[in-house]
Amino acid sequence: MSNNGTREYDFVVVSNRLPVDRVVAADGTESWATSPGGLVTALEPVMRAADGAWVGWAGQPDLKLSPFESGGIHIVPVELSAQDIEDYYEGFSNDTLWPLYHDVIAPPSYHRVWWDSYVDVNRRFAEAAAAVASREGIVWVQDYQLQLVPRMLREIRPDLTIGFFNHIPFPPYGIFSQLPWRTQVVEGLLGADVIGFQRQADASNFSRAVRRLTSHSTRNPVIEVGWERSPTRRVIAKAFPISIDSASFESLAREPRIQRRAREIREALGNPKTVMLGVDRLDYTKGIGHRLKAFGELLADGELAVEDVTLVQVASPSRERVEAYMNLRDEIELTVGRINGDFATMSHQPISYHHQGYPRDEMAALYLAADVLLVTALRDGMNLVAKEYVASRFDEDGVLVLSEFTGASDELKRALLVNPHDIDGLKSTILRAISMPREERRSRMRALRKRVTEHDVARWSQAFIDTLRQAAHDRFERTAPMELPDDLEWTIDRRKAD
Ligand SMILES: O=P(O)(O)OC[C@H]1O[C@H](O[C@H]2O[C@H](CO)[C@@H](O)[C@H](O)[C@H]2O)[C@H](O)[C@@H](O)[C@@H]1O
Ligand SMILES: O=c1ccn([C@@H]2O[C@H](COP(=O)(O)OP(=O)(O)O)[C@@H](O)[C@H]2O)c(=O)[nH]1
Repeated sequence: MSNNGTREYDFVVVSNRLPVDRVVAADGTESWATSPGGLVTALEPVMRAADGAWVGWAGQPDLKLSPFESGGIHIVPVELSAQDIEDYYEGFSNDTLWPLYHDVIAPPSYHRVWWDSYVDVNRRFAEAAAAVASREGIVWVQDYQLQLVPRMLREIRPDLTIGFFNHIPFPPYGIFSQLPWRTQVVEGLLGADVIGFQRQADASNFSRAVRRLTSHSTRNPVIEVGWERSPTRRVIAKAFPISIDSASFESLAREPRIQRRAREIREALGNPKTVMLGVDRLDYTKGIGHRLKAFGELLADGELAVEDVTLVQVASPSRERVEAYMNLRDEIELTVGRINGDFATMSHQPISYHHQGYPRDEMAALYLAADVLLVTALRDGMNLVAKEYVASRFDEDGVLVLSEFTGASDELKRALLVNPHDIDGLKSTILRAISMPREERRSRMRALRKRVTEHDVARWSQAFIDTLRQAAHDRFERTAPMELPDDLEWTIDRRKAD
């Protein structure tokens, strides 16, 4: 308990989105439902076990909410106005950082008002976390929307141990250096004791940015940070590839009702010989267009027949007010319409397209129903869908076609790895997946399952938290106990942007 009577927590997670969505029923009653998405899926079991607090935004504008409990997690909402959402979330997070960090697949936009909003909102998240974290507690900040929070939080609460995990790639310096506020972002992240990345390549890209932009010394994975007002600190920057709750996906898939549903799905599709599946947020990073192009050409070439193969494409709605996402939706739906128009028969449709988000049960049934999962992302931090498919296939069947540009491809080496830009290569890999003999499918799936079962999300979070605790131990050993300052201010360095 703090002096003003609010409860304090030894373990606090901070992320842009809360792990719950507000649902308003027809009669006006409100409830909270667990929201879909990689980050939520990954952290929910960890939070339940730790009895921690989760600081984040409730996903809608101008919602004034008091902290509440949901599913065993203490929820601390941060309010965002419609303007904050436009500038900080849709603007700087999803129209500047997202494309910049994903190989500039779409052109990033740089606007100083978006940056100002990003600084302002990051400060509010840092203050909210500072208010609920207990003395010398742990705060774990998530993702690219909140890269300034570690340093802001350290300035308010130097007693805390702070972790940061970047769920998306960290770009090579040649790309990152475009960002007018690159130094502030790097210094913001360096407020953490441990900075986790999906892949070793991301950690190396970050260390290089530190070398190019600051005078801190780097000796992988350690960075020695010296700021004017804090003693020299050690920051660890390394890879912690995220995973899923593998056992729970497997046990879901083993339920007879899920297997029944998988059979129903195949029947509803007209029982084709092969069902292929794609599951993605409707995002330009996911390579949905490349996948459709390869599939359309295989139908046109006569290498696949519509009666034999159906592609089920789930494209769940995402960031629908950002222009690049609106354009992508038009483009994808035009392509799907064309392919279906060109190749459908009265009884068969080549693509079963769903612009919807499905619950976990339906996802597990889809995974079981699919002979082939197509993951053709042009760049993806990890791609949990690939791991969920593998975890669900307790029957040791199914073929995973996996883009080399996903974090998952560093671990899932016995998938059929593809370069989605190479349409001919993608086409031949799809054909190989469809005709793969049962024994090869079994041997590959067995190896993939070993990896996903042994390296699950509990192991991921444990590895990160252990490193964080070790960092805290080392820090307190190296320095005298710290006094909490009362006048520290985060200053915005606008000079480089102007
Ligand atoms: O919150 P949204 O804007 O609707 O976006 C959903 C989430 O997308 C991103 O997911 C990333 O994290 C996954 C788990 O680590 C990873 O597998 C995937 O490759 C990443 O793209 C984003 O990073 C989250 O913050 C969003 O909530
Ligand atoms: O209709 C859907 C589509 C996706 N997902 C979940 O959303 C997550 C997507 O994570 P991934 O890492 O593949 O990509 P992200 O969307 O986070 O970039 C996975 O857990 C999926 O099971 C879901 O629950 N329903």
